[in-house]
Amino acid sequence: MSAFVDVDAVDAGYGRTRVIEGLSLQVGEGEGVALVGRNGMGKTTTIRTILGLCRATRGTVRVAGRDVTRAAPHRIARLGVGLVPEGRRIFAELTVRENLLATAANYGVLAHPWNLADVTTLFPRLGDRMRQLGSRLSGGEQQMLAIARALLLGPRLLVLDEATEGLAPVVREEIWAALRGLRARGLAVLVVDKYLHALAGVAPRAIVIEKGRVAWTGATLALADDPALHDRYLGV
Ligand SMILES: Nc1ncnc2c1ncn2[C@@H]1O[C@H](COP(=O)(O)OP(=O)(O)OP(=O)(O)O)[C@@H](O)[C@H]1O
Repeated sequence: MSAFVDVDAVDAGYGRTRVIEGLSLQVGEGEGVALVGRNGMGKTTTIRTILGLCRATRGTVRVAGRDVTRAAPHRIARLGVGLVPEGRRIFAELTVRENLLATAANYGVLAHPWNLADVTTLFPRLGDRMRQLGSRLSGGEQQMLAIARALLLGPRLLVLDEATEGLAPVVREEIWAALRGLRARGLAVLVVDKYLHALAGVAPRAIVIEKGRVAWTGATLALADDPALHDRYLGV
């Protein structure tokens, strides 16, 4: 499997604070990878560095075979990386439909780009709420909208920071089912979340980040099912 994302020995942080240090990871074409670790260990910073929202001060970031270490975020997005950010960042004053159309493109140059009908098939609730304002949506609907918006950019890799944070169990399951469907269609997924069993269905390989470094990588299910491993890397 060739790497769609290749992070090689990267340092990055905020101002003089180095948050990730000598971090290396890969996400293959079509692969599902879970990024896990305790709070504040550097998961969001890792994602921000891949997307060019945080600058690597050392090492190299490659996306789709290109060196993007110093590339602007919009250039990286155009290589086919779609972000579903923490907090969702829905435009509150726009309708669902406007939210979806405001940013639509086909950056990943997919043979069959996503359209409005496709995303409403994936999330029928969005289809029912096309004329509602973003501010009127529930948390789960906002997350569906954020995923749909990212899909309309035609990504080859979907990156989700806190995929199901704060959502009711039934809504979480809808999100996981949709993500499993996306994987089955060949989309690569890099996902941060804490529900390991659900994650395993979308992201069979897990990468544990500890103090800005990769502390462990292996099967997500192994991490979920082995109490010692779980306590070592994720226990509080
Ligand atoms: N904008 C910022 N400026 C300065 N420090 C920051 C900033 N954002 C995050 N940090 C610090 O960087 C460290 C790693 O944060 P990061 O958000 O990457 O961790 P995380 O693993 O995603 O954690 P969480 O699960 O809590 O979101 C933390 O110590 C945090 O306080």
